[in-house]
Amino acid sequence: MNSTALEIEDLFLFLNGKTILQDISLAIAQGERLAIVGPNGAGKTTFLKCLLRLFHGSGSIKLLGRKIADYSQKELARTLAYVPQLDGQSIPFTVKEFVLMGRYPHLSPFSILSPEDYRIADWALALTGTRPFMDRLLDTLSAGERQKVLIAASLVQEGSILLLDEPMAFLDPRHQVDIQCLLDQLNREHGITLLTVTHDINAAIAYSTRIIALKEGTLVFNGTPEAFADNRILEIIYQQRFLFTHHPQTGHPIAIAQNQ
Ligand SMILES: Nc1ncnc2c1ncn2[C@@H]1O[C@H](COP(=O)(O)OP(=O)(O)OP(=O)(O)O)[C@@H](O)[C@H]1O
Repeated sequence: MNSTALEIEDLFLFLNGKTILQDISLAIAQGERLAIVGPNGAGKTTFLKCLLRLFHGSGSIKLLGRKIADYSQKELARTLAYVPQLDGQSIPFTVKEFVLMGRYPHLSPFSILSPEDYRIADWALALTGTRPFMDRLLDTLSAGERQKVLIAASLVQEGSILLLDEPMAFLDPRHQVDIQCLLDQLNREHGITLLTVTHDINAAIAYSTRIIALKEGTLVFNGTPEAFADNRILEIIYQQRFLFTHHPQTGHPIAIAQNQ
């Protein structure tokens, strides 16, 4: 399996008279694990939102060979699932209710949830370790617990492509490893394509098959994690030099920001 999941050509986006994304062309194969990095305000979240049709730029975006404009909203949600950044917004539902809502792209109008919908929700709750608190209100959960529920809700959409916006931001080290293992499993065993926005460049290096970097809305790097772990690249992206060592278990490069 190596056909194209997403093909983006000449993507430009202007908002309120400002250029947010410019001249982005990129193809992402099915099964890839793509990390999207770059400084604050570079356009990473906005890029994901263009793929989700929440913003409409110029240029062309094709999903599994078809223009995203030609997808119905439900078809799009059955293919692309999104785990947004945590924003502290109140969500007045229990975990189980919220995860079941993720099944909406599979329901027809006025249809009720089927045993299959409950089975899939239960699978996602178990996989993300959120089953023990499935009857709690989301508003009562810690940020890390809530993050895992957002991932569970995206999984029940059963999309083949998962977009994640800083999924580790509020997780302690143990839960970061748990979620990385879960994403690894989804990618290896279920062939799910992963696009992850992250500020953790070492996680990007360790867990991705490819990294892209945005800076001021422009694609400034598109290559392997090994090529990315280089001060000639990192200085362009972050205006910051790094020292390098290697992970003692995996041998992956580790970048440590150098004191100025
Ligand atoms: N609706 C909007 N109207 C105007 N400008 C916007 C809008 N949404 C985002 N922007 C601007 O677009 C730019 C890119 O924002 P975006 O959130 O995509 O950056 P990011 O790379 O995800 O940043 P961060 O790492 O800080 O989360 C920012 O300058 C932001 O202020």
